[in-house]
Amino acid sequence: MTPAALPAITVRGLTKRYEDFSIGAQDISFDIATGTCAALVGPPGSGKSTVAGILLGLLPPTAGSVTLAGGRSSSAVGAVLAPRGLHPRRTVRDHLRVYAAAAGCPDSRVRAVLETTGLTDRAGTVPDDLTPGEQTRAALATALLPDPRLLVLDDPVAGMQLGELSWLQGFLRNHTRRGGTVLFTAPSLVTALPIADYLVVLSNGSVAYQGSPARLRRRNPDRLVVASSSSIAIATALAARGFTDAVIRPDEQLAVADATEDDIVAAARAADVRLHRIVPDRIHPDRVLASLTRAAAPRPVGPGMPPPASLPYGVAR
Ligand SMILES: Nc1ncnc2c1ncn2[C@@H]1O[C@H](COP(=O)(O)OP(=O)(O)OP(=O)(O)O)[C@@H](O)[C@H]1O
Repeated sequence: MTPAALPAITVRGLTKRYEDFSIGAQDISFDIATGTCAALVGPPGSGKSTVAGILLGLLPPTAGSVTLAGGRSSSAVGAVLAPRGLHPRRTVRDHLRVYAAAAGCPDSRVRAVLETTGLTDRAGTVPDDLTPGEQTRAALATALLPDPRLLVLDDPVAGMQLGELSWLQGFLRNHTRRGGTVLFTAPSLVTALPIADYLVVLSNGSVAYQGSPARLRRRNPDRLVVASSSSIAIATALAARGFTDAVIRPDEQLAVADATEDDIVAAARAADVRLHRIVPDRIHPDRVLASLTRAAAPRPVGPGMPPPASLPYGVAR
């Protein structure tokens, strides 16, 4: 494999047990291809910060390995952590100058990253007078000083206004277009989906899903919910027409993916079934995340207790 074809991040069998026996990560494996904007998504306590901390070399893993194709130097990896680590009494510009000097970057980089992050007008401001979104941008500006190719960002969306979000999206897209790679954490799919082109969903320290947002969407499609005199008869008639993704819900209504309303009406007519109503059921991303994470196995709580053998939702490739 050529260096460019190597994954920017390779994680294998990563496990982290804290001293109090909490499990931060449980046999996590994934690859993030170079040029990808990947999201590590999961509810609070699912292990995002643990994985990010190990990735950055801030935490030792109990088992497993992390390989960063470009190494871990600050010129190779730029990190934005929570809290953002801004000096309370320094202006943004002075903060950046201190870090630029430490990293051996010329003063021109300070001006460049202020401009990139849209903070030129706020350069004379101290952190307390910045909005949370501006604080994140200031932390990102710090990480960008040595122009690293890999960015690891802990919840960059938190506290950002709508305009800042579209800026962030554009910035990250541009970074990956230039051959850079991004791994960011997010507590919800709603915030991750507009930005990420690869997802690793964590649940209780294990991978509940990994793959493209499109494949996750295909696995959780919007449906039309059909109330009729016979769900089974319509399902059979739809299947005969090639629409096989229909499920009978607990309330006996039929939930159909792919088929249009016209297809359902035609199937009902052919099956001689009376239709009562057809209502769209759009799947909200938070519902998808809840379904991926709600059945997570309980954690071991004491010394010597074995970790759970497997979770109900395996890694889907
Ligand atoms: N220093 C620590 N000592 C003991 N347990 C910890 C420590 N850090 C994290 N944990 C535990 O590890 C698990 C994963 O936590 P982690 O902070 O990695 O999750 P997270 O998804 O980043 O959560 P959040 O979104 O709230 O930051 C949790 O059960 C947490 O209580």
